[in-house]
Amino acid sequence: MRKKLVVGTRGSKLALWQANHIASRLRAEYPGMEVELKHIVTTGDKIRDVPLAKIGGKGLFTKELERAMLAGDIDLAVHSLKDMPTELPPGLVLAAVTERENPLDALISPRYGTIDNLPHGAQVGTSSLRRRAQLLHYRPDLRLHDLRGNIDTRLNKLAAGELDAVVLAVAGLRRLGWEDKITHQLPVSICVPAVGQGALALEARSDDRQVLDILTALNHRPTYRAAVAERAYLAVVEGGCQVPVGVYGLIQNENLILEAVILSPDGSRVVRDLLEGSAQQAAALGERLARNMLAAGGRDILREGKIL
Ligand SMILES: NCc1[nH]cc(CCC(=O)O)c1CC(=O)O
Repeated sequence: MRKKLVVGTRGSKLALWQANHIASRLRAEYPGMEVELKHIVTTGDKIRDVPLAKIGGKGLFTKELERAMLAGDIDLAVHSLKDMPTELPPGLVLAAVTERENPLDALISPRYGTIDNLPHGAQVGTSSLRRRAQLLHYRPDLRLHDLRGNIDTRLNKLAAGELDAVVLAVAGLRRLGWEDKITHQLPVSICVPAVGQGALALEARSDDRQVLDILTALNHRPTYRAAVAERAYLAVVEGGCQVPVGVYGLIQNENLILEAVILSPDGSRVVRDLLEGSAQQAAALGERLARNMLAAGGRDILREGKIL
């Protein structure tokens, strides 16, 4: 057993909450082991004023952590699973996925409450193309605004009255203690979550047997399998977290229900589909659903959005 583990994390409040959560779970599982956090600044943290979709590139929030891991400065990295690219650099693996909490997106609108209650032309803030496209598909009259910065900054813009509503992940709000601000949890029928939303990913070196063994204690098998299906889907569709694609896998015993949506950025065109099968074939199911949807118009939609 290792005497000490160094956990790499970004310095944002959410990232620190997540890394501390993992560190305390590791300390509880392995009482004799010292667990230390190390903060690492990523490109995504440095560039704060540009819409994420414009910066482009995958792994904005993970690259520097991965470099530190390969250099041996840290033993594992904690990420929001949804921020993790589907392709990892050689030498690194997705060692474990924690139990997913609420995967949904949340509307926060102190004045209007629900999405149906927002007035015509209401001003809504969100950072993701996926949310923007789905909100516009459901309510084409809404005015969407790009909203960057950490969760507190985004909530402040709402409080300042610049916006009528913001949309954020339930999971992140919960972790930071803002759950009571949520006025409407958007069902999957309105807003399909991002790949991996609500789960934490533990990344480690593929040749570090000891660390991989240690991390299996934190792995939640159903969530891991759902993640495999969702990530296989996204790998075929070739999107990072910044394409208008939502995919959500629900595991019940040995059964997997995988649901996904591909939209044009303005939400006017949409392909939506669902597959059910054995959880043991999670990756194959994800790939099949992706190929079906690309053939059913998804490819044209993505090409038109100049994303393929
Ligand atoms: N892209 C930022 C990000 N990465 C993970 C979360 C929240 C936790 C999660 O979705 O698992 C958030 C904030 C948000 O989307 O509201």
